[in-house]
Amino acid sequence: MPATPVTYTFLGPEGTFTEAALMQVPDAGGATRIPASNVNAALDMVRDGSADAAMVPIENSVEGGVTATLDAIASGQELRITREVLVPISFVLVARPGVRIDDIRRISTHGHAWAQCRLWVDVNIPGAEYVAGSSTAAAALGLLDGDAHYDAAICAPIVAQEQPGLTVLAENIGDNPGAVTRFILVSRPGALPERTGADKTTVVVPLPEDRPGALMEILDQFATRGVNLSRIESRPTGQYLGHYFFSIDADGHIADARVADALAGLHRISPATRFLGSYGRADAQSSSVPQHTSDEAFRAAHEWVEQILQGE
Ligand SMILES: O=C(O)C(=O)Cc1ccccc1
Repeated sequence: MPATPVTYTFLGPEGTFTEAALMQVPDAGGATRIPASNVNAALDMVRDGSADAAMVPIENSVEGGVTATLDAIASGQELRITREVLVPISFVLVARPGVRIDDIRRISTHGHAWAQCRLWVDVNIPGAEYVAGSSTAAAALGLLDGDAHYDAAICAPIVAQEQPGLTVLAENIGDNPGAVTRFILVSRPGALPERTGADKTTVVVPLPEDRPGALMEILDQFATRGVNLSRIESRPTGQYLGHYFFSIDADGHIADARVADALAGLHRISPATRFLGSYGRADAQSSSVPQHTSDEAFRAAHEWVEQILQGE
């Protein structure tokens, strides 16, 4: 039976780094791809069924978490991360033909791109003002509108290559040449990706209130089971001042006994804990598992308790 065609959405328009991430998904090239104007719109298309999966940015090696994504997947109808993709990032400065660097007063781009080019801008275009853009490509294409209220944009090299109306004024303007952004592919809940042996699990844990040591207890669930964390960020829930959740990436798959046991512990401490997915690591690097937290050690321990309960 032929596989059902998949419709993807992504933070658009065409030419974003997010589109480059989507194109790393094996079947995306031949699939229907619908650009969304922001992360929330992309995730809502998955929630309402108009797309099967959304590619969105989640974390950058220079600027940290993409808060719009962390917040949007932490609440609302549940979603699952099924894949992660890493994209090396390089930025160019573009403007309409005839504009020189000395003419530039206002620059638009995505907030994460601005944060990664700030030092270059300070040195080369001192005093330039930032105009927030919904994505790098949206900022660049906006220059082609007659009424753009900025003079230049920071975007991926591919946007300028494909738009004769834009010229590149400077290349490789990122402050950190090794910058990498991590993107996630998000679907509605369904069968989990198979365990690969080099996996990651993402959870959202609301911090229980008025409970001294709650964060320590949460971290302890991972530590005592030998589960390494690769990202932990606190975000305000937005409900009222001082109410936070933690967004956490842990090494391993929920099918690994130590991860399942840690997640069960989180659920006891914070029952509104949300499982966001177990999926293969983009770098395929497996982490070492201490013998006493291996699946076999958990199996033997449960069997031992069971035998005692059976009166053996
Ligand atoms: O705006 C884009 O092109 C995106 O895909 C978001 C983004 C912005 C800056 C760095 C990485 C991803």
